[in-house]
Amino acid sequence: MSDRSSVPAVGTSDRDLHAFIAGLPKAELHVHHVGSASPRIVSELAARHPDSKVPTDPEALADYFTFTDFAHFIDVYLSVVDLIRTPEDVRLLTFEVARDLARQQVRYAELTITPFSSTRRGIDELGFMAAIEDARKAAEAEFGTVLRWCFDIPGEAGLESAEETARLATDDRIRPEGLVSFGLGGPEIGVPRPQFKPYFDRAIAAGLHSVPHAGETTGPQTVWDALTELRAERIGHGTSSAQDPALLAHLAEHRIPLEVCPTSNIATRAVRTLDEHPIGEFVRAGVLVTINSDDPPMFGTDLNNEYAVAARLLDLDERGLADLAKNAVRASFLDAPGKSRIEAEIDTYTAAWLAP
Ligand SMILES: O=C(O)c1cccc(C(=O)CC[C@H]2O[C@@H](n3cnc4c(=O)[nH]cnc43)[C@H](O)[C@@H]2O)c1
Ligand SMILES: [Zn+2]
Repeated sequence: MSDRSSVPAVGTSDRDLHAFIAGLPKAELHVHHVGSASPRIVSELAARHPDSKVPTDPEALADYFTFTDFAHFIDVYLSVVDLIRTPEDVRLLTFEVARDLARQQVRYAELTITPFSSTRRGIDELGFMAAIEDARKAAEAEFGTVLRWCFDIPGEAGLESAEETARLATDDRIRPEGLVSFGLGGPEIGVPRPQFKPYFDRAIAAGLHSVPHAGETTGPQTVWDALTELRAERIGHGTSSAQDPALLAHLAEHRIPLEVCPTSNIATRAVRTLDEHPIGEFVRAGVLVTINSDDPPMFGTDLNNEYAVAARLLDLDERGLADLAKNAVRASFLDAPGKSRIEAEIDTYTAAWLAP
């Protein structure tokens, strides 16, 4: 825990709350593999592959990572995907992402990976799986951070990408040990969810959890489709659910968590300003909210900052933040002993912080 001797003893200053968040044990449920590449990793990969349009200078990256809309974000995202060309690139990226998570006291993370984007660019599928698994085990041994995978379909790439992702996720000779869930990402406009039902059915039959993105850039019907057609157990973003009181009631009643990523929604211009973010409406409707970072360096954020944003939008103190962290643990696909261990750690940390 950091030294708090110079801050007021009564009430909670912003600085105090940030220090509390920095040490709070956390779970991250919605964070993309390539979208987590730090400026240092992106520039290292860009220097390795000088034919790319991605800047090698970390400072120029901040401009490059300023998006006009969601489509522009996806263009830039794919230019970074283009930098990952070998299993060694995949291993480096994965291990460094784990290091960044561990620095933020993330004990458990479900990382969304898009294997189709790598295999279609020529990375050998078994080499890819070996690289992520090797990084996962090394990260757990070195940092104590447990990683699990969500394989997502890049929906706009069509049913070919759905078929390939389902194959990689369900073939026992290929699927990695750390895989726990199956997702759907990319643009939503013009990419209806119901067409992916057969692929989700296969993934669910193979024991994977269903966690599609929905309602990030389209209306509440997309969230309903994710629930009814794709049997979603959690919803990625779900932002537009706020437009449909019946949907909010359904999410609350069935305990379907939303993976909320506030800064992402501003960066991709899905929501105009943070003050207009519907997270408060979700909480007031009784929906289980988790806080996540999505593509942190691309959006100039990290998970700690997202908790600070949530504290401001929801007017939370330390206990409220600890509850938010526990929501993520409970909504995760970690086993019961693992959940209990992190929840107990959150309680111990919070009690020690608040002790007189
Ligand atoms: O890999 C390709 O060749 C390809 C071709 C056509 C379309 C796509 C995609 O749409 C890839 C989307 C990519 O974006 C990832 N991502 C990261 N953050 C978000 C988000 O907030 N919402 C939706 N998708 C996101 C997603 O995981 C895919 O990897 C690819
Ligand atoms: Zn996402």
